[in-house]
Amino acid sequence: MRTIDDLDVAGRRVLVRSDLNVPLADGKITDDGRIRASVPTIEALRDRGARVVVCAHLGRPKGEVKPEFSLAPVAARLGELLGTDVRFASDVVGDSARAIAEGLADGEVALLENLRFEPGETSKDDAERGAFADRLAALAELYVGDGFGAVHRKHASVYDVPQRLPHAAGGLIAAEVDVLKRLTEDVARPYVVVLGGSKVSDKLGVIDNLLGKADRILVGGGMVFTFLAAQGHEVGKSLLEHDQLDTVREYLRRAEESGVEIVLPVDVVAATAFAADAEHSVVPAGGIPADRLGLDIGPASGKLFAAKLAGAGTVFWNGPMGVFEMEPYSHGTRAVAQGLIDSGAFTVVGGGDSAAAVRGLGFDESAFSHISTGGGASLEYLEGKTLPGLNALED
Ligand SMILES: Nc1ncnc2c1ncn2[C@@H]1O[C@H](COP(=O)(O)OP(=O)(O)O)[C@@H](O)[C@H]1O
Ligand SMILES: O=C(OP(=O)(O)O)[C@H](O)COP(=O)(O)O
Repeated sequence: MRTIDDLDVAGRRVLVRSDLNVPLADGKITDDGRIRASVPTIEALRDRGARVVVCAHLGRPKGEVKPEFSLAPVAARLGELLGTDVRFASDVVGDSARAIAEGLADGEVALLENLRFEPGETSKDDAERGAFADRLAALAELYVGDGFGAVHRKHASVYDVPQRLPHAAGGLIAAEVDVLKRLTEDVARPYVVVLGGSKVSDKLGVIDNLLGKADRILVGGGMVFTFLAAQGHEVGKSLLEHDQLDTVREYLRRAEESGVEIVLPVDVVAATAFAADAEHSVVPAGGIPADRLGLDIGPASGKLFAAKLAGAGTVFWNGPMGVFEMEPYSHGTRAVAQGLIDSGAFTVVGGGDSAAAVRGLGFDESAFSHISTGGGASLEYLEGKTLPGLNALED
């Protein structure tokens, strides 16, 4: 992959695809880790006289303009971190974006509005995506891919634009790939993978591949209820992927056959509603009341997971164990974070929310070997899949 050192950027407009998908609460950024991680590449380009047009997504607005998904607060924070004004375009490829991109002076920075306000960005139709990519590419002369957290998405800004402009990988992508490569080459064993979070349909599939790689898989977060249901347990109103039940039964069968240990929680914090002040209690994992939903792994599970992490050689963790954003459901995530630290293993934490959880719960980032900005992206990289956003940069 070419790096930005291979591009002659001075005086030229460079479109940088960053991952600025940060958590927000009441319009305020609650963790700016991904913005911070994007700064060095933008700064390096500015230093070399580039006119930097940053593009990124926030959440999943599904091709519609939804003000609550605006990148405006991110533009302000990026400006603070860069110590310069970031010009914010009120559209993605419209009049505002064009005028701002064309008006940039050397070393200046602009941020486009949320790419996912445009249906072409995420379209599965090559022609629709391509037409949007043409308009995005027209804003710049060069392209730098730096949004590691989104490289597993075959989206216009990730996959199609680099096919239209001279391109290079930014420093963040290079650094992430460097560390993750280590987990595909010589993994110190036992290799333990911890999975949780809420993007269950996206991430259940990685278990298929992990069964051939990991020694032990700990399952928590929203992912766990499809496992419990597959074992015949009541999961109440918890997150559940009905159409994946057979697949999960198959995973459990194959795990047993191949000697891979799948560890499920033994207790769960079950609440009457998805709210911090909802009535909640610890119940056995096999007995979630029908009118409740599981929002965290329970204390016994926290201890169990920590014990299963002890003595590991390598740990990869993606997805919080519970709704850590609400204090009553944060304890499982805390226990697992501490378990990683105490394990003495080579530890990688991946994912926007997982990284935010680690920082938000007060852990020192340096206690982990690597904190990756990508959850799904890291998982798919570790599976050995071809990632569209990396593939496009290699050409
Ligand atoms: N039991 C659960 N039910 C609903 N949501 C959950 C549960 N456990 C964790 N979550 C949510 O999962 C989200 C993070 O999931 P995900 O995006 O997959 O992780 P990451 O960003 O680290 O890859 C968090 O916002 C958290 O509140
Ligand atoms: O938050 C992200 O991924 P992650 O939650 O797997 O870390 C990326 O910004 C990708 O977002 P997406 O999963 O909506 O495509």
